[in-house]
Amino acid sequence: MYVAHLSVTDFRSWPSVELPLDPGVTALVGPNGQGKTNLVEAVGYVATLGSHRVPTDAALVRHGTSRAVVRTRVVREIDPGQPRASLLEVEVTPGRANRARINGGSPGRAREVLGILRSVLFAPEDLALVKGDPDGRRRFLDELSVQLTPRLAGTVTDYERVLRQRSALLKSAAAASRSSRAAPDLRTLDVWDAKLAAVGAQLVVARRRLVRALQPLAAHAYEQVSSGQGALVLEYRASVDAALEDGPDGRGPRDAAGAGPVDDPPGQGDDARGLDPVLVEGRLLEAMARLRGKEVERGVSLVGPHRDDLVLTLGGLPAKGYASHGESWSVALALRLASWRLLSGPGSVHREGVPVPDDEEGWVFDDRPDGEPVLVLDDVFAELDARRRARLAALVAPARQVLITAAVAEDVPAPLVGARVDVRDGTVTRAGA
Ligand SMILES: Nc1ncnc2c1ncn2[C@@H]1O[C@H](COP(=O)(O)OP(=O)(O)OP(=O)(O)O)[C@@H](O)[C@H]1O
Repeated sequence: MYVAHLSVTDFRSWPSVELPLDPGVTALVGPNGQGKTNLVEAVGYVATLGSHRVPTDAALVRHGTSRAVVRTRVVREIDPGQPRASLLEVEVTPGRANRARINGGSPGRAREVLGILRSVLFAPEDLALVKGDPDGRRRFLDELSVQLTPRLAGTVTDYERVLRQRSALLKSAAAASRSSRAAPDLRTLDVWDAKLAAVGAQLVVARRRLVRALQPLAAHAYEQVSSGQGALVLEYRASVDAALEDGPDGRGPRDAAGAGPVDDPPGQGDDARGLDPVLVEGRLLEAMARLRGKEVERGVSLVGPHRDDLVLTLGGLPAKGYASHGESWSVALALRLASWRLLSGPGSVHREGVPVPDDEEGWVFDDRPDGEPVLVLDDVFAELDARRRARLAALVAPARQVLITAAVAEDVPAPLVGARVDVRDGTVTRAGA
């Protein structure tokens, strides 16, 4: 698929702009601060309903205005030679529910656009995937899961809501016990435990399946960009496993029903228990029951997908804290390349030679053979050394559509020379136009 037209109104620094685009490579070139990233951020927003730079929408709306609109015309060739265009329009109004319109229809929930335009964006901020806190890695997994299975967007929001409510209840219980005020009725907590376990289990399983599928693609991509210095391993580390690691009697892990120690160690993303939502739900309930006293004392939810992490190791050592700056870049890049290849679908040429677990049921590849996401490389070439630049350029040159931002044209490596758009002084001009 590719974006044939981008149009924004009051998005970031842009009062209004119209940008026609072609498949293949387009470089947006212009001095710092001219709004190049703002344009590719708009493309990413329509794909994911999120920004790679800010966690909330307020900064996306042009200063002094109250509503931004992003429109994209997305072309997909579902049957060879028969392109089909979809017009997607998303209205961003901070403090209110965002709205979306598809093909000029009546406005609906923003979530309805998810899954139509797919994009994978690689930017300097991605270094935080390796060096930063677990929440960035969790967001990475959830955003990718939602692109594969758009209905998970509802699961993610439900989970956040349940967690907020449950944590508020725990907090007031903790405050009451400290001030010897009347404690809230903890029977309500049972209800929230059940909700958190049910929704949380869906998230944990979705993330584990994703990590399992990403592993071979990420390891392969890492080898390609780094010339094979140590293997990259991804492991989903669930807080529920850590919570149940020691049975109350110290005899080791117990099964979901609390029936006693089991043989296989927890934390293995691949075991049947980790991928079965019913079993994960049971384990979450058991962990919450076990941690009840601590949770009430501290006033926080100690177990669930909000406490999980994606652990990245390189040659057996955790990438966070051990990997060099260049290695960390390569790991971040490998994660994005792997995402792009995974979203491209099982039949994609970009996946050739890399076996992915045969477990993609329920993931949406309905737009094959043209499901390849738009690849966005925001300001990355200036950050990479010459060798990594050349490797990355060779890997992405055959992509259906690549949007690149760069301060100077010389930063864009030769294999990626394509269309060029100059961005400066509030205007966009196609070079040669
Ligand atoms: N909500 C907003 N309202 C108005 N202006 C904004 C808003 N958000 C960002 N800007 C402005 O947009 C500009 C930054 O745009 P952007 O990040 O796209 O630049 P860029 O061309 O990619 O630059 P660089 O090459 O330095 O990465 C800044 O001048 C900033 O003040």
